Order: sequence, then C-alpha cells, then structure tokens
Amino acid sequence: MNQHFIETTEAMDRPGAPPQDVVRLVDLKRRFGATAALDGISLTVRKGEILGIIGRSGAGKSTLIRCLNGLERPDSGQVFIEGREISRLGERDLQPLRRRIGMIFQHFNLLSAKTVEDNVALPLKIEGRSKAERLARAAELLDLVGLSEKAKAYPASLSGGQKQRVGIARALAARPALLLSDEATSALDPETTRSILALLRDINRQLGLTILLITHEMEVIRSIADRVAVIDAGRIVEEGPVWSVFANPQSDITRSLLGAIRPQLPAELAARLLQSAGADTILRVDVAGDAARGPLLSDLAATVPGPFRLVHGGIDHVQQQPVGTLFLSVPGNDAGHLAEVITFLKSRQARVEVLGHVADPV
Ligand SMILES: Nc1ncnc2c1ncn2[C@@H]1O[C@H](COP(=O)(O)OP(=O)(O)OP(=O)(O)O)[C@@H](O)[C@H]1O
Repeated sequence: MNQHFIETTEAMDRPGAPPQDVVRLVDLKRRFGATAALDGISLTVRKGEILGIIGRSGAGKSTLIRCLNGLERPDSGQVFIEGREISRLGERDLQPLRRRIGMIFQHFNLLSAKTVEDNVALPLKIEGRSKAERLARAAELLDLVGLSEKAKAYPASLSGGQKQRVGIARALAARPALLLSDEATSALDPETTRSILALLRDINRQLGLTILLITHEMEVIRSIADRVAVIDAGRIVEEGPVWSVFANPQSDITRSLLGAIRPQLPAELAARLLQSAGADTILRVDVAGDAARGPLLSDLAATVPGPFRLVHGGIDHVQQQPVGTLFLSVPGNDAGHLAEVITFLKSRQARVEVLGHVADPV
C-alpha cells in the first residue's frame, strides 16, 4: 500500500494535537410519531478503531446512519464529526463534512453505465479534480482492493465480492476520516464475506482507517470489530470490547444476537434435557481471558473429589482472547458434590448455569 494514501488519510490531525474521536454522538434522540427510533444514543468512534453497531431490524441503525451523514436531523442531541457539530448545519455546510465519511452499502450502489475506474473516481469528479488526478487515484485504489485488471470493466461483469471491492475503493477515493459500512456483506456468501471483511481489516490495520460497521450479524462483529455497541429500541443496551461482550453478554438481546454463534448443547442431548432432578446434571460453563487460559478442568478434578464429565465444548479465540464454553455433566444425586463443583468453577471466574438433567449423557 502506498505512502501517499496514508499521509492524506491522516491529514485532518493538527500537529501535536491528541488524536480526536472521529465521531461523537451525545444523547441523540429522534422520534417518528409514537416510535422512538433513537432514544438517547451516546457513542464515540475512536480514531483508528473498528466499531461495530449491531441490532435487530427496527432497532434504529438506519436512523443513526442518517443522523451521522446529516440526512436526518435529530430532535435533540449532538453529532460531532472530527470535533465539528453537524446536526444543525445547512446543506451547504454539510457537503464538505459528508465527504469525510465514505460509505459502503449492502447492494453496492455502483453506476452500471460507468466503468469500474469511473465509479471509483466519481467522488473526485464531484470534488472537481482533474481527470489525470482522478485516474491516478482510481488506479491506486483498485490496486489496494486487488482489482487493477478490472479498471475498464463494467459492474455487470463483476461478482458480488468484486462489486463490493469497487464500492470500498470508491468510498476511500476522497480520503475520508471514517468508512461507514452499512450491512456491506449482508448480500454476500460466507466465503466472499470473509474476504471482504479481511480486506476491511487490512485497510484498517495498514492505513489506520477508522471504520464504523453496521450489521445485524454477530459473526461480522466477531471477525473484524474491536468494540461493539448493541442497539435495541433506539438505545445502546450494551457496549464494550468484542471479546468481553462475547464472553459475558449482559442483555437478553445480546445473548439472542449471539445465539447462532454461541456454542450450544448438542441437539440430541438438548432434546433429552429434563428439568426434574434425578439424572446427571448438565452445566454450561462459560470462561474467558485468564479463566480460560488455566487448566480449569484438571484443577477441578484435583480440588473437588467426585466425578464429572466433559460432554461437549471447547475454547475459541475472539480478538486473540480465549473465550470458551464447556458443557459438563455431574453424575448422581449428590447435591453437595454438585454445589462444590459449581463453587469451584465460580471461584475461577467461570459463569455457571444449570441447564437441566439428562440420563446417560455420554
Ligand atoms: N421515516 C420514518 N417514518 C416513520 N417511522 C420510521 C421512519 N424511519 C424509521 N422509522 C421507525 O423507527 C424505528 C427504527 O428504524 P430504523 O430504520 O432506524 O431501524 P433499523 O435498525 O435500521 O432497521 P433495519 O435493519 O430493518 O433497516 C423503526 O420502528 C421504524 O419503523
């Protein structure tokens, strides 16, 4: 990647000044009749980070985006882009600030009658840059996204993943302070999604580009974001480093969004799960960070006399932090033994949940 791009991406920082938040939202509210689409959102996007915002349909994500790029005025609250409050600016003053935000979309929004390089160069044409400058910049960006050989092609001849690469190149053309990704991988198959997310992560790491990523998929958050904010009914219900939200979700909505990618008890066992005691007790044990690094199960065996079995689970990594779920069965009717097992696991910062009881779990 070339140096020219890096220098100009950083151009808004004053020498010696501390890096500022690229976006700061303060108590943002927006109602539509009886619906509070945004109900007091406060949030910052720090320079150089990838912040993921996740929420179900209707949570308020689109309204948030529209307030960010000045297409929607909040009823109250403030929107700062690179330290400048934009929510009350007129259309004329908004134009240059909007160019500080590059956007990529679910359906790419490319112009079908223009070549790939003309699509990429379009923001520069709007800025009134010379043709030579536009073509040089388009070539640089197509190289960045690995599509140099498609410069003269038309969007219709590209795959979905290639179209999104063009979308990313176009979004970066005017050297934005922020790349705003609005469900950018939702229309792509899993493999293409992975390659687009890897590209975004490379651009973030190598160029220091700040990214705000809006999605309804936890897998997207998991594979790319540094921090996550969970939005529901216009409010942020949970926010933090991705690994810690994954390891210890606080709200029902977060747990539900995590649902599909959280380890689950195998279906065969889940189907035989009873709530009445008597058979073996099945525990769900969630561990993360230091709790997941130590020899938890061998320490349990050495410390608490009596049997237990690992029936399912393992340790995964999120943001290089171990995060895992173990399903244990503790045999028999010995309530005292079960209590000791649970007390030991909790003393090691594991979160323990009794799921129910199963006869012959293994
Ligand atoms: N222009 C509008 N008029 C009336 N209601 C609106 C309008 N825009 C949004 N809403 C309502 O505000 C709430 C938040 O909508 P928003 O589109 O921001 O959610 P979202 O998280 O982007 O959902 P989706 O993922 O389905 O796009 C919803 O209840 C929606 O019906």
